[in-house]
Amino acid sequence: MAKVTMFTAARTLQGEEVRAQLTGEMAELYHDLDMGFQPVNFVAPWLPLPANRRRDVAQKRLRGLYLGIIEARRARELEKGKLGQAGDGEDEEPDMLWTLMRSVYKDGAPMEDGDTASLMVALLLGGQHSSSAAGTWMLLELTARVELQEELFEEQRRLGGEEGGGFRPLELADVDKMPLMMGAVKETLRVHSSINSIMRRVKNPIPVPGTGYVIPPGRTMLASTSVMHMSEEYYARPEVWDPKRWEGKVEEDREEDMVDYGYGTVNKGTRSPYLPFGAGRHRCIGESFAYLNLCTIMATLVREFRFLPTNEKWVVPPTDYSSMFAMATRPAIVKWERR
Ligand code: HEM
Repeated sequence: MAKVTMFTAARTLQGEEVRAQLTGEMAELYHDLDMGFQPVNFVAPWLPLPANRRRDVAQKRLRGLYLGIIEARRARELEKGKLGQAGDGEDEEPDMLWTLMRSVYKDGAPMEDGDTASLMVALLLGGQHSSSAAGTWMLLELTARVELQEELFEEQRRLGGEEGGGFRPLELADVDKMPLMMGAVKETLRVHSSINSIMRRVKNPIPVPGTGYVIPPGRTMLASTSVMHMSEEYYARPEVWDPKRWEGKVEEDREEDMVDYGYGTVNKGTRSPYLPFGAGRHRCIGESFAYLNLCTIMATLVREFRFLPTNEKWVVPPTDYSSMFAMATRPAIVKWERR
């Protein structure tokens, strides 16, 4: 799953050139980066722990990959006599890397290649780890419910089934036409929020209502979205993974909740008890892409395969909380057969 989500995010968000250079080994390097998100690292990220050493090696390798691509692009532009010209790279497929390569800092100085490469690593990490964890959890929950896989398969047949048994390729608009699949993605993000702790540094004193306490500036506050996701106040039988609880539920955007932080109008999301993508100023920028990516990947898998427990004692594995991303404990193994 890590490979699938990384390759799709790389191709769609970062372009063909980046995708061509990513191998399965790179997915393992991203896993090493994930494992560097230990809670202790928010206090002392420099600790000489084995996980931190692996994290730093992975960061260097991935950064090197992007630096290599930047260098190759510069060489191509030099050959065309366009390096540093206003239109450099404009005859190539536009992507995030070209955009960053042409960006300038606030003082007008060109962005440094090392910073560009590090940002590209971070962006792919942002798009990859949480989707990979969510896809894995969904596959595991579906393995425990083979009959639901058949319902999802039927939904796909109604949506794009062709005579003779095949399917037409998925299109962008199809995502809105697979409510059960969307419910399964939403439910997975509720029960298995990959980012379940959100932290903020206090900038101004915060009085705690109804008490004499004031939280002073400089402290770090942590909110766990999973507490709300597992609350009976908001969800009936919250511990049960049930995609059908989302049937017919549409969350309307209220005007007073809409805000523009400088990249288009978004819902602050602070009123909702459903917060897998966070809320407020730092709410996830990749939410729509994540739904699109996960629905497409899972629809493709359901169309082609059936997932089965490996033996009678098989259960959905417990959560591995050793990093800040709540992933399934490895090895999480399922059996598959082609339809
Ligand atoms: C299932 C998939 C995903 C989940 C569950 C998820 C979750 C989150 C959460 C909870 C936050 C807020 C963190 C905070 O408030 O401190 C966040 C922020 C962010 N996410 Fe995602 N995300 C997902 C996919 C993506 C994708 C696909 C991208 C890239 C296209 C992305 C890019 C980002 C970025 C750049 C931020 C930081 C925003 C900021 O600090 O202003 N995420 N994500």
